[in-house]
Amino acid sequence: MGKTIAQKIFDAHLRDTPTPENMVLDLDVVLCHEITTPIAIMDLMEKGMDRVFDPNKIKAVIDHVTPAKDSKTAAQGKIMREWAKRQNIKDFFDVGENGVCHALFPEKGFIRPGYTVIMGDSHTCTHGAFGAFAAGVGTTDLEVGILKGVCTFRAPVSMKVSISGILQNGVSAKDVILAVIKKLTVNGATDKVIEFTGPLVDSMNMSARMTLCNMAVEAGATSGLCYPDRVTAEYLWQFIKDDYTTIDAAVAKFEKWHSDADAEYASVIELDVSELEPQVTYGYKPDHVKNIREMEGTPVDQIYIGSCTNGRIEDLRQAAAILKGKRLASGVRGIVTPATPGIYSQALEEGIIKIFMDAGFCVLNPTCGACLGMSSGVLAEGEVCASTTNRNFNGRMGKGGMVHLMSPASAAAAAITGTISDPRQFLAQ
Ligand SMILES: CC(C)[C@H](C(=O)O)[C@@H](O)C(=O)O
Ligand code: SF4
Repeated sequence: MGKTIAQKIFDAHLRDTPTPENMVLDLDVVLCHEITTPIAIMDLMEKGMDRVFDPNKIKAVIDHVTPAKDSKTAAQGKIMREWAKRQNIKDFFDVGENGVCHALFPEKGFIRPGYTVIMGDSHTCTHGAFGAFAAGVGTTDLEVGILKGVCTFRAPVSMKVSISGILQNGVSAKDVILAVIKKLTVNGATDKVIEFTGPLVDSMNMSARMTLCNMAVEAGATSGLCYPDRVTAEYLWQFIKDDYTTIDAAVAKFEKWHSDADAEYASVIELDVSELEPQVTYGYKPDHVKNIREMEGTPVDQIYIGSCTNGRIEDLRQAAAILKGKRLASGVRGIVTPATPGIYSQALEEGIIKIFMDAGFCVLNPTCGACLGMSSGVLAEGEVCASTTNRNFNGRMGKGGMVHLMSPASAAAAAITGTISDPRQFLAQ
């Protein structure tokens, strides 16, 4: 029997004698942010174990609320800052250099095919786009990871989502993953690893693959994965060129991290997206998904473009292509948050920031901010937001607020009309 990519990564990182319920894996990187890590740091300090397994394998950022908005978030940042200094963690990103963890860490080249990655954050699955096994964990696992560089998982059970077809203009990876979650439901992949495969995924850039993997957890999955290939090698090339002589050599090595043809899956789902229309969520769960046409005309108060799902340069370009030369509908607020400083400067260089500003958008520094309703764009009771983020839970962006998840193109269309709108009307087909 062949093996899945997840099984291969587990095999390569296994410690001790495993049982299916108890697979102790060596970790390649432990990622940290200021919401969950300070709790682990304080606890380790209390136990007299204020150590890290390897400062070079810990990457840390202050990203959720930055710059700090109040004394509590300032204290969280301070704990991170002092810890990074004390533990000699060189890859620590503070105000001015910081951005949304799941966009920043890949951009810095920290995630490689075949890696094991944990973080105290549910969207850690994003990094699976590189062919890594990346999972969000709780405080106890994070502590053990920081201290010992290991994490215990159950033997991976994979499901395959094979996607084919060519996307219509105005339809993107976000629409695809919303359609997948609709099909799977929010529990459909519970405790499973989703492999995103098929010709459409092969043709996607890394940004789109990250959008897919980012929302794997919204179907309950432990992780989402894509096979590492030429696209992956080209994205990582500046970081890996000393390890491989040519891109071809890197691509050949990465094949080690592809599932075998006879690997076993809990289920296989085939999806042809040629006819897929722009998607939108309508309720408080990420599987409450409809064609955007069914929701057209629903008024919105705020547009939010950003987050680890859709705050990358490709996302901003898609929104800007629709916003160019247009203005926000009267009474509608627009907020755009490039996910990292690198994306922000690229967007400046390409004139994208100007397009947003001319349209009337407020451009914010890279941060999670409004995505989780902690700062920078919290909704008031009864307000509605067209958002490129990944969660529409009740109160997510502010108590009593309603969040409609959609693609950057759809969010841009809503910005212009002030209502949920099909972005294809603004694009040449
Ligand atoms: C704050 C953090 C623990 C949380 C998560 O785990 O996902 C956040 O990033 C979110 O998206 O709600
Ligand atoms: S952008 Fe949103 S979903 Fe992503 S890590 Fe930040 S709060 Fe979580």
